[in-house]
Amino acid sequence: MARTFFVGGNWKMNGSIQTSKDLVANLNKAQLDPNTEVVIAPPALHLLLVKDLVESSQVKISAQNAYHKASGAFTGEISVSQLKDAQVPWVIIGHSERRTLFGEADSNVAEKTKAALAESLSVILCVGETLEEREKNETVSVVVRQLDAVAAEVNDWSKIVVAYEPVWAIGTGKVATAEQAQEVHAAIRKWATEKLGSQVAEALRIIYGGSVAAKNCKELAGQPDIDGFLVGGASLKPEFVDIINARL
Ligand SMILES: O=C(COP(=O)(O)O)NO
Repeated sequence: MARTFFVGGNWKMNGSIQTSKDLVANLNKAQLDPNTEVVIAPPALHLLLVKDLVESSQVKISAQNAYHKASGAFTGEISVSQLKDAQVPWVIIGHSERRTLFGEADSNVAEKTKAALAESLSVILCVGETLEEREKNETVSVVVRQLDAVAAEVNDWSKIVVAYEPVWAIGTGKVATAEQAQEVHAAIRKWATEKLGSQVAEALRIIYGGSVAAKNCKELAGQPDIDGFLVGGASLKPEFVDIINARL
């Protein structure tokens, strides 16, 4: 079964009301590969504005994070229930910046993923190793540990896209080579086959993130277990369209 190519744009904490409008305007007038599933994740403050401005049903929106409880005294947080109420269909969970800068542990990521799925949201689940862990040859064990934590709480993976994002490649311009990325994606596919079963593993989209750009996306997209991308910096530039069209 062919897996639908998936490209996410993680805008992170960037932009203004005007630049968000400009980015959507660029996407609205672009010729996008109809075989690519596109999800863009603006800052929370701009989510509903962007949602209203997106013209193509091919382009969906995502939150960059969410809290697992439905409501309560959690100042500053946005709940998975509020995302569902606002008809925001996707949420990124476990991004390395949430893990390293905001102290999200594997257990928090699992709890959030379970809660998001319970609200019928789709989840971009981020995993990936630090440079130190890679240099100690711990990459696969780290990624498996992160995935196992979610698998302990979640049975249905049909609405999860796994994003492998080596921390050392995020925002650095040091993109993983196609061979490096494929090696870890294949290990994730193997984990899924053993843990979730071959049918689920075959259907699971495993996307790569970490300095993806127009100049490197085609080689990466040609790898058998790379099903797309989660793009940071380049999603704020016109070249994001080239990445969406990487398989053309
Ligand atoms: O964090 C990333 C990748 O960021 P860059 O493309 O800027 O490396 N995606 O969620």
